[in-house]
Amino acid sequence: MIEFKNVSKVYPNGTKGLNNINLTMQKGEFIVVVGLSGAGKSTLLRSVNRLHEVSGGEIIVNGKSITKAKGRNLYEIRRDIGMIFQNFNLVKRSSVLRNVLSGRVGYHSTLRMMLGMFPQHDKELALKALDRVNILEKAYSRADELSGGQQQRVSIARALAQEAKIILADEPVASLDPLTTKQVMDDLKRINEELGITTVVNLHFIDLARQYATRIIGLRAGEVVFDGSVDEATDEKFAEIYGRPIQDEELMGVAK
Ligand SMILES: Nc1ncnc2c1ncn2[C@@H]1O[C@H](COP(=O)(O)OP(=O)(O)OP(=O)(O)O)[C@@H](O)[C@H]1O
Repeated sequence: MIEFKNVSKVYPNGTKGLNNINLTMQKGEFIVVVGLSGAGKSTLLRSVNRLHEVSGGEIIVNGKSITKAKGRNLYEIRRDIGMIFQNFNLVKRSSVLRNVLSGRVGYHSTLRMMLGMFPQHDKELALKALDRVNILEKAYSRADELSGGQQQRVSIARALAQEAKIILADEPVASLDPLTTKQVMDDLKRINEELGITTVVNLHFIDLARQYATRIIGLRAGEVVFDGSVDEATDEKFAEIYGRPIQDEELMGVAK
């Protein structure tokens, strides 16, 4: 469970990223966060694992305040949170397996990791994770030999190998074509359903949000302006979130 309590974020230049956010995200939800560019979606997502420090309020992850956590406590809370980025964040010259194994670094000593000494158990977890996203046969390929969609699946496998309880995905399909987008979103959804991993995804395509979410949160100017089910997220509601009617480029048109 993730709780935002009166969370605000002001950037050093004075820009308000988030303004008094109060939200509770339950275990197992598949939440899609929508809003115009600059609405605060990335700031919201990245504040959960403290990639961004909030300026006010508190974020509680599985009962522990990540806002107040230090040292080992912070490390342990972060270990439960997997991050998926638009640009995949892989070590391109390393093998796929090596990239997935990097999800295990939080469980071992720095020295052991520098020497690349991953226990057999970790390798089994990593291979299982690759199998779950259907790219087991790529385990020994170099990451940069894979297509964009396959690279994103490697990053999902890395979060699985990390045994993350929460996955935060910041525009995970923004660099992908429609077919690959569907495959990656299907992977995220399947993992969410099969493993009960709480999943929060920032998306800017409205139809994708409706197709995959169990709950949609709409942001505008750093504030929550919509929080409801897919059924409630009508075109009119989206127009309210965006402050204007929906435009064609906000629909991806992915086939079901
Ligand atoms: N490092 C930063 N310094 C100053 N202002 C920032 C910084 N990062 C984001 N902002 C501002 O904070 C607000 C929210 O940005 P954020 O990136 O969270 O929006 P977003 O909804 O994710 O947008 P996009 O869809 O374009 O990524 C915007 O006004 C943005 O310009």
